Formats: sequence, C-alpha cells, structure tokens
Amino acid sequence: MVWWRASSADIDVNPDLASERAAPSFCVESLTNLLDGSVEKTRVRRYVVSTILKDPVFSKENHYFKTRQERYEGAIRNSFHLKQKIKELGWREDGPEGEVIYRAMGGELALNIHGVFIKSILALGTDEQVAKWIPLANNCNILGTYAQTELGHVGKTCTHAVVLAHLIIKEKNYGMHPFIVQVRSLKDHSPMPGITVGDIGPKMCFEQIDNGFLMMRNICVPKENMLSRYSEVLPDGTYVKRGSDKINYFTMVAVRVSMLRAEVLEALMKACTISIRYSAVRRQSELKPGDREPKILEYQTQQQKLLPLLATCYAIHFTTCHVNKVYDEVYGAIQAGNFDSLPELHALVSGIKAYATEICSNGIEVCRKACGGHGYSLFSGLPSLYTKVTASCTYEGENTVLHLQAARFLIKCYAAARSGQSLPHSVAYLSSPISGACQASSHTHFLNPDVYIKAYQHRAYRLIDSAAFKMRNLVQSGMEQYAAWNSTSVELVKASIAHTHYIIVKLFADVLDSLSSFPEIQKVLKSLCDLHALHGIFTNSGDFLQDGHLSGKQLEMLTEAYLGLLSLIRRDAVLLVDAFDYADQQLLSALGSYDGNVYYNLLECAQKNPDNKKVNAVFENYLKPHLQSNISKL
Ligand SMILES: CCCCCCC/C=C/C(=O)SCCNC(=O)CCNC(=O)[C@H](O)C(C)(C)COP(=O)(O)OP(=O)(O)OC[C@H]1O[C@@H](n2cnc3c(N)ncnc32)[C@H](O)[C@@H]1OP(=O)(O)O
Ligand SMILES: Cc1cc2nc3c(=O)[nH]c(=O)nc-3n(C[C@H](O)[C@H](O)[C@H](O)COP(=O)(O)OP(=O)(O)OC[C@H]3O[C@@H](n4cnc5c(N)ncnc54)[C@H](O)[C@@H]3O)c2cc1C
Repeated sequence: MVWWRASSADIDVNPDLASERAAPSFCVESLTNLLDGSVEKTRVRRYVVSTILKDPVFSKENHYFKTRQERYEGAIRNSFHLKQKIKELGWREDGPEGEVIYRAMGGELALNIHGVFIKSILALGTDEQVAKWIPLANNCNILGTYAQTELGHVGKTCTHAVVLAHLIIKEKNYGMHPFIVQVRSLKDHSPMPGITVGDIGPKMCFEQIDNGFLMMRNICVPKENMLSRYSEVLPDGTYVKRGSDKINYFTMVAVRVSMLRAEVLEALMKACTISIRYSAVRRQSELKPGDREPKILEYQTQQQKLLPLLATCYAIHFTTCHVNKVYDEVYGAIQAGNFDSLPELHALVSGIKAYATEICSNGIEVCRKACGGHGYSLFSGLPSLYTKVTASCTYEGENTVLHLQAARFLIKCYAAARSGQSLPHSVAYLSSPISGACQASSHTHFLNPDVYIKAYQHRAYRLIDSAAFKMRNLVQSGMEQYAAWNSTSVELVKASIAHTHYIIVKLFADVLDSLSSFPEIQKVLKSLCDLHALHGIFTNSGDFLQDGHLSGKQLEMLTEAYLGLLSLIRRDAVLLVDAFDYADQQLLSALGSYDGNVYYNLLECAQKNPDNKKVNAVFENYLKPHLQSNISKL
C-alpha cells in the first residue's frame, strides 16, 4: 500500500511492477496485519509513520548529500523535536506508539545511547535512584551514555555516563558494577575535573551519532551513584548482594533484544523490498532465444540470491516476537526476585543477536550486489543499510564472543542432561537425541516441517555433543580447561550457530500451526518456512551429510524441493515485500519505490546533486589551462 511517495509528481506504476500485483494468491493487507500483530497495530503504525513523514522538521530531502556535521545536528534537532511531538500528541513510548516511533524515524536520531543509559538505571537502580535520575534523564536535563568498552563511546553530547567498572573493596574485586559519573558541566558543557572526553572521529556509518573516548583520573564517585538494586556497599564497606551476580550485565540483554527488530531486521526487510522490486522492473540479457529481455527476477540465480533472504526476514520476524515474549516473562520474574531463567535468556539472546546480525548484514550486501551497478549508488539505499547494520555485528557484543557465550550454556546443559537433570525449555532436546537417519524418500517429504526440524535438531545435537566430547578428551589428556576451550572454540561457535538455527526454524514452523483460520496466508508462509529451512540445509549440506543423517541421494531430493520453492515464491515475491508496508520515504531508494519508476527516480536524485547546479571550481583551477591552450585549433 502506498500512502507516501518519493516524488510529488503523479506517476503511474511501472507496468512490470503492476503485473506482479495483478493476481495475488493471498491478501497482502492481512499479512501486514499479522506482521504488525493486529489490524489495530497496523493502524497505529501507519498513523505514527505518516505523522512523522509529514513533519517538515524530519524531512530527509537531500539526505545522501549531507555532511557529518549536518547529520549530527539534524539528528540532535530531530531527537528534541520528537520528544516534544510525543508529548503534544500524547504518544506513549512504553505504549503502542513507542514500538514503532524509532522505526518510523529510520535511525536519524542522536540520543539512542541516552536510551541505554535510561534502561540501565531502570533495570539496575534502586527505587530512590530511579526516582532521582529518571525524571532528569526523561526531560533531557542530563544526557547519558553507557560506557563499558575501554575506548568507548561517550562522544560530544552527553553529560553523564553509566560507567561499568570493577568494584574493589579492601583489595577484594567484586567484578563489574554500574556507576553514574558526571562527565561534563551542565553549565558550559566543559569536561568535569579529571575527565578527558571527546569524539572518536569518522566511522564507517552512524555519522549522525557521536561515539567517544573517556578517560578518568582521580574521579570520586559518591557511593549513592552506584546502581544498587541488586548489590550495595554499606557505609562500613560491607558488600551486600541480592540475587545473581550476573545481573549487572542485564542492560546488554535488554539492548540486544530491543535492537533485533528496530535496527537489524528492519534493514534486511528494506533491502529485500528494494532489491526484489528492482528485480521485477530491471530487464537484462536473454533467457529464451529471440524473446524480449526478461525481468532479472526470472533468472534462477537471482531468485537464489534474494528469495531465501525474503524467507529469512519472516523467520527472524517470528523469532524476535518470541524473544520479546520470553524477555518480558524473565524480566518480570527477575523483578519478583527469581533469577533462575537469566542464564537461559542470556544464551538465547546472545545466539540470536549474533546469528541475526550476521545474516542480515551479509544479506543486505547480497541485495546490493543483486542490483548490479545501481546498487552501488547511495541512491539505491542499500550501501547505507549495509554500513549501518554491519556495526551491529560488533556493538552489544562481538558476534564470535556472543556465540561463545551461548556455547558455554549449551555445554553446561549438555553435561546436565547426561547426568539426568532436567533442562530449560529451549535446550530440552539435549536430553533426547534423535536416533537414526532421515527417512525421506522423495523431494516432497522435505516439504514436511517434521522432517527438516528433526534434521536441524540432529545437527545441533551432534555438533554440541562432538564439541563436548573433544573438550573432555583434551582435558582428560592433560590439557587445562581454558586451553581445551580455546582449542575447541571453532567447533563451539559452529554448535551455537546450529542450535540457534534450529530454534529459528522451529519457531517459524510453530507459527504455521497457529494460522489455520487464514489458509491463504498459512500457505504462503509455509512455503517461506520450507524455503528458509531447505536453503539452510542446501548451503550447509556438509553438516547434515557428515554422520549420514542425510544421504547424497536425499540431498538431491532436497535440492529439487528447494529449487521448486524458488519458482513458487517468485510468483508472490513482490507482494511478500509489499506486505512489509514501507512508505517510499522510509526506503529512501531510487530503486525500491512502490511505483517502480526506477530510471525517473535515479535521474531525479542525480539532478538534486548540488555539484550539478554550477560549473565546478576544478574547471578554473585545473582544467581550463589544458582545455584552452589549443582552443584555436578546434
Ligand atoms: C542506533 C543504534 C546505535 C547503536 C547502539 C549501540 C549501543 C552499543 C552499546 C554497546 O556496545 S555496550 C558494550 C557491550 N559490550 C559487550 O557486549 C561485551 C561482550 N562481552 C560480554 O558480554 C562479556 O561476557 C562480559 C559481560 C564483558 C563479561 O566478560 P567476563 O570475561 O568477565 O565474563 P564471562 O566469562 O564472559 O561471563 C561470566 C558469567 O556471566 C555470564 N554473563 C555474561 N554476560 C551476561 C549477560 N549479559 N547476562 C547474564 N549473564 C551473563 C556468563 O554466561 C558467565 O556465566 P557462567 O558461565 O560463569 O555461569
Ligand atoms: C557503532 C558502535 C557503537 C558502540 N557503542 C558503545 C557504547 O555505547 N558503549 C560501549 O561501552 N561500547 C560501545 N561500543 C563498543 C562495542 O561494544 C565493542 O566494540 C564490542 O563489544 C567489541 O569489543 P572490542 O571492540 O573490544 O573488540 P575485541 O573484543 O577486541 O574483538 C576483536 C576480535 O577479537 C576476538 N575476540 C575477543 N575476545 C574473544 C574471545 N574471548 N574469544 C574469541 N575471540 C575473541 C573477536 O571475535 C574479534 O574478532 C560500540 C561499538 C560500535 C561499533
């Protein structure tokens, strides 16, 4: 549905795109409602997005020509204007509008880490600390950041930081604890005594956000500035702990959950929208001899690049819904004093954060290359999606480090299962390994979720089992535990990826069961679920063949099923990205607009280049002497 266009000109939809929408096999609007969560949520999202897009302060006119300073200033201006607007319109950041405001802004905000600062105080502060700091932070009377990494990330805006530092009392180290530290004066913004602070300089992306360095010398932090909901130092120096000592890491769990939808999946959905629409209007080369050039989406290799990514968008979408639900449950329990599920939540979120950021950033780059030369232009919208999302493979925990966090939990659970203990829900399968080889005897058998879920479960179990076995052998042969861990870490990362992939495939298949009242939607999502699962086996076939769970013959059958799905989903591909329901101004792409008038849009964007409006200074400075030295001979 288009409710906002890239251009005010009244342009018809490109017939090549119109024909893709002519005979839908399902109701696009119903699928949009499902993705949003309900008809009402779609209405609220559209209202928020259109309100934001109509506001001239938030205009992204000439976005791709802006300097770093212009983007930074614009993002600061946007952040304050948005706060004012939210207040005036009575929107609630913790209510239905809150979920979509950030997505609607498309990232052009500068106070994101102020949000992390607030999250930390809410999660880790006592009631008194929350009462003192949160109103100040909410009103932007102080501007905060979260400083954990050594050279990390205070920039040129903030006045306060939640600093994660070691708590040492009478020479005993109690580990990392959060302290609120004032880093700049509220009067003139100069660094506080003992503080050295500044911006770290140009980055691959995030020009609109300042990231910084921070050094502290002889800084005295008042005791009441240690966030003390779960651990406190009494006036006599006694350390008191309430609950788990891991809770001080909780901000990271919270941010990893919140970034999945708004930062990471959002970008892959946009990239798929752009590249699939473009592939339905771009015609190139020859398929059938003598025929007109086909749409590039007709090429099987193009389908193979884009359609599994489209399926991945849906898979990760349902995964993030599940993760949010689990997060709410566990956070509720923690607030009531029960920390039992924190390790499982941490492992689940770590694995999914690492898996999703990796697959989304790699996927966006595939989308960019799939658009040929125009994909390289910033006007395609694809390069900036990539440079932004690739950062998420690093921030909030570098992905290898996070897979190793998840693997540590898996190995512990595997050992617990072997000693007969019961396991948390997400790893319960480690108690009951699947025995025997896959029984599929035709390609259609691979369109049965039970068959591929078993294959994924078997692969995850085998990789965890074999990593645990190797480590045990290394330790038994005299290697120290830490060295055995390092010598097994490649296999451990692989095990975490396999476990996470199993969870994602299973969650997608579970969603299908709940859709029996929407048979058309169920059908198309079933094909996407099959494609997601079979693509994963096709591209990691060694893992499934290695111990004979699948045979070479079965892989041939699976390949046939997989390729069949590509041509099946190709028919609905444009409609499946239309269901993501992005307005053109959200995509900011000359290739991906709803109307498909790619060449008109590209030319319009290029003509906006201020450099095209006048003779360039290089003419006077460098070209003229050469061009005019022999002018009389022409
Ligand atoms: C528009 C968007 C703009 C961008 C926004 C970007 C904002 C970015 C912010 C940041 O990047 S903030 C910095 C984030 N840093 C990281 O994520 C670092 C990653 N490293 C870790 O998470 C490490 O685990 C650690 C927390 C630094 C601790 O390392 P350490 O080596 O001291 O201990 P470990 O052996 O790793 O863990 C000990 C113990 O604790 C458990 N654990 C670790 N993390 C958590 C957690 N988040 N929640 C719960 N539990 C956790 C871990 O499993 C171990 O448990 P046991 O096995 O001992 O039981
Ligand atoms: C855009 C952006 C915003 C950020 N914002 C913030 C912020 O607001 N606050 C903040 O505190 N930080 C922030 N960070 C920092 C970020 O959290 C860290 O960069 C990240 O956690 C990785 O840590 P590192 O840079 O020290 O990398 P390193 O840990 O040095 O990693 C470098 C390499 O070493 C490997 N490695 C490291 N440890 C292990 C291990 N145990 N086992 C195996 N391999 C290992 C990694 O896999 C990686 O390949 C931000 C970073 C970026 C890019």
